[in-house]
Amino acid sequence: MGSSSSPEIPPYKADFLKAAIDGGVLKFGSFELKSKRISPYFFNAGDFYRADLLRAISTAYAKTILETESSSAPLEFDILFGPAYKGIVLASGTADKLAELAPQKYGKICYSFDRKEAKDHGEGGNIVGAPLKGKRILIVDDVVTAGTAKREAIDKIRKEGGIVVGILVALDRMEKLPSPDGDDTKPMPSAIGEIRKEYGIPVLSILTLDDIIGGLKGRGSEEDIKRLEEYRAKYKASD
Ligand SMILES: O=P(O)(O)OC[C@H]1O[C@H](OP(=O)(O)OP(=O)(O)O)[C@H](O)[C@@H]1O
Ligand SMILES: O=C(O)c1cc(=O)[nH]c(=O)[nH]1
Repeated sequence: MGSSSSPEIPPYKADFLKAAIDGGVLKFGSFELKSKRISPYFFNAGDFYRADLLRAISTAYAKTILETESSSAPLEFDILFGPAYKGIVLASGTADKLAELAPQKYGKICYSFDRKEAKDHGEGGNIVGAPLKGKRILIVDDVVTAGTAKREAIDKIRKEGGIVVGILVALDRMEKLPSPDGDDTKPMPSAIGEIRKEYGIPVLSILTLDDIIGGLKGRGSEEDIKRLEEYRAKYKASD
């Protein structure tokens, strides 16, 4: 891929896409998903373990948030919340990057995260970081697959008195939920769309599958692009 801009996606998204591909976080081939579908691409946020890659993803989350400021629906929040485990480093990295990019507004932005198992000694509880009570919370995580982890995070935050105002993920695969009868030819909504409807909150992403395909055009392998387009045609959500 070229160093930055793409005609289809803004430069910060193209930079993030390039970092994800070069760093081996976004891979092309044949991968089995949680849903058992065989996908021609896979995004593993657990592979953002190098400082330059962490910086790339934190910058992209931060810029996605900052971009909403000039939109009709700016994100306004007090705390970035990262669901354990992978969300922890993503939310804390994003807080650090926001403070660097927009110090006046975000110089003292807070973050917090949950423990997977409640701690029964010391300070106890299952939330670490900024107290959530009465605060507006933006959840930062890697991907939505079924939406289960996001629903659990929303429940935990609400139990602590926090107000979830949105979810930000790195990738929206734009794919439909599996049909209950297993017939994948039927139109079905996406997990992201269902969360938007159920909780009435925005769910934003740095990249979508459309962005990946657009960003690869003229740069990636023709064969990969064709397989991604076929996968999109087969599994695209109805919403
Ligand atoms: O259920 P969904 O909302 O669609 O999300 C799927 C989540 O599952 C995975 O995390 P997991 O809960 O397994 O925790 P981990 O970060 O410890 O891997 C993955 O990283 C997603 O965040
Ligand atoms: O659906 C999944 O299981 C899945 C897809 C993907 O791209 N990345 C991920 O971590 N999980």
